[in-house]
Amino acid sequence: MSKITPTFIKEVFDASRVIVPQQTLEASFEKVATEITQNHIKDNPIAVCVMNGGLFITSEIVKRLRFPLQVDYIHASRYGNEYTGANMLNWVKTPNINPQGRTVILFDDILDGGLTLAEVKRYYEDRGALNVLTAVMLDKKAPRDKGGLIKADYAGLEVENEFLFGFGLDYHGYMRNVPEIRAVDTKHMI
Ligand SMILES: O=P(O)(O)OC[C@H]1O[C@H](OP(=O)(O)OP(=O)(O)O)[C@H](O)[C@@H]1O
Ligand code: HPA
Repeated sequence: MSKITPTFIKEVFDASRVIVPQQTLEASFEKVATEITQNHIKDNPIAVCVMNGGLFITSEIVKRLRFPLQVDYIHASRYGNEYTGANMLNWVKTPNINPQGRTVILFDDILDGGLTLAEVKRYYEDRGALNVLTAVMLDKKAPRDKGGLIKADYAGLEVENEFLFGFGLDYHGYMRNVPEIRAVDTKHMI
């Protein structure tokens, strides 16, 4: 039977520690939204949520952008329930809005090895987007994978190289709904 039960998840939560409290996250959303507004207020951009992790950060930033834009989503995943990402992205859902000639802003929870955003960015460039920008809630101080995006255009906060959950980031599919960023205790890296 799977060890990943609600009781076990509660144990993992109790042994974890807060890395970024809610208030700090909120301030970082304001900062990123202000920067995006300054740079893209006239661009009629498409704001693209990279599901699943990008769900919360997209909503937090987009509701702070008070200018015309469209929202779309894609679903691409490379980690599944593992701690290191596969070399290939698993595309679950491609976009709805045609990006030809458009400014596209990709929103994701974290830049880690960097392959996810590098590949999604290339996907949009190959389909004729005018300009593709990336925005992340967290920039992890982790070695980038070969071919990975080195730096996001907009990043809320820098974090150490630990396995994190909360605010969209999952531990075995759980705890995306935790309203702050926490680090998993190493004894639970199973
Ligand atoms: O920079 P990278 O090393 O590519 O890692 C970052 C990606 O990993 C996570 O997604 P994941 O593949 O776990 O799918 P999920 O969004 O459904 O959790 C996260 O949401 C980012 O999209
Ligand atoms: N936590 C959860 N999912 C992730 C992480 C992380 O630290 N890095 C890339 N995907």
